[in-house]
Amino acid sequence: MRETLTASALVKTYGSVHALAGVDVGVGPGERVAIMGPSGSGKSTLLHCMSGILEPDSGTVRLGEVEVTALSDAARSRLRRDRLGFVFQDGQLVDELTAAENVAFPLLLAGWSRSKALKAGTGWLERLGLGPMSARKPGEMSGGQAQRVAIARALVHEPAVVFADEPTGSLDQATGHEVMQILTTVCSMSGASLVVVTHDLKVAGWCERLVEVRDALIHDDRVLRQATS
Ligand SMILES: Nc1ncnc2c1ncn2[C@@H]1O[C@H](COP(=O)(O)OP(=O)(O)OP(=O)(O)O)[C@@H](O)[C@H]1O
Repeated sequence: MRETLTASALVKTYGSVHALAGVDVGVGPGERVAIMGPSGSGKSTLLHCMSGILEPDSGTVRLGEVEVTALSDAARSRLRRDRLGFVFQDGQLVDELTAAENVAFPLLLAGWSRSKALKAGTGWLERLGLGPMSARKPGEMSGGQAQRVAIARALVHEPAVVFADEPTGSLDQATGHEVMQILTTVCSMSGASLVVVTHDLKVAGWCERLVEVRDALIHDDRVLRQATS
């Protein structure tokens, strides 16, 4: 479902370190936004606050009608599970589970029966050209294949927003290109917004907007290209 994500006046400190010093960012329904900036500028903290992983010291995050920052820890966890998807640098798949089981995992957490969840998981793998990988475990796949499995897992429950933290960080350039192509295509197809933290301008180039963070503040927020969907 398409929703607007809005972060307003976010402040987050760690002891005496100001990780976010009053940050406003909006992500439109289905929009793709890249977050860039020097190391230590606050990008991951921003992504974690926007996705409800971290609670800001002050400020608000809203997803559609829901004020995420006003929810209890349990309700925020449920919102992350049901409405958001995550792709991390190293995939973070469960080593003991097959590719199909990894993709089915969010559906099992949401209460789906095992057979229905596995069928949906396998369907997603087939859509991403990974049908033959369904029964393999993460250790038996290449980095690019594992990242495609992670993308399927992030999208399987049709989230409103997908958050990706350095999704191509451990991949070579060609594989990273392929992974970004797949990630942006499946987000467009499902109507999910995408928020990508990256150090790589090529990765940012897959997005419609580039938000630059410096010293815990938004330094620049500009349109890279018109939305394609
Ligand atoms: N758990 C923590 N405890 C203490 N300080 C932290 C913690 N997490 C982040 N910081 C500090 O907050 C600031 C912002 O960190 P953050 O990880 O958000 O930056 P970043 O832009 O994502 O960096 P990088 O590109 O290196 O991943 C940094 O000064 C960092 O050292």
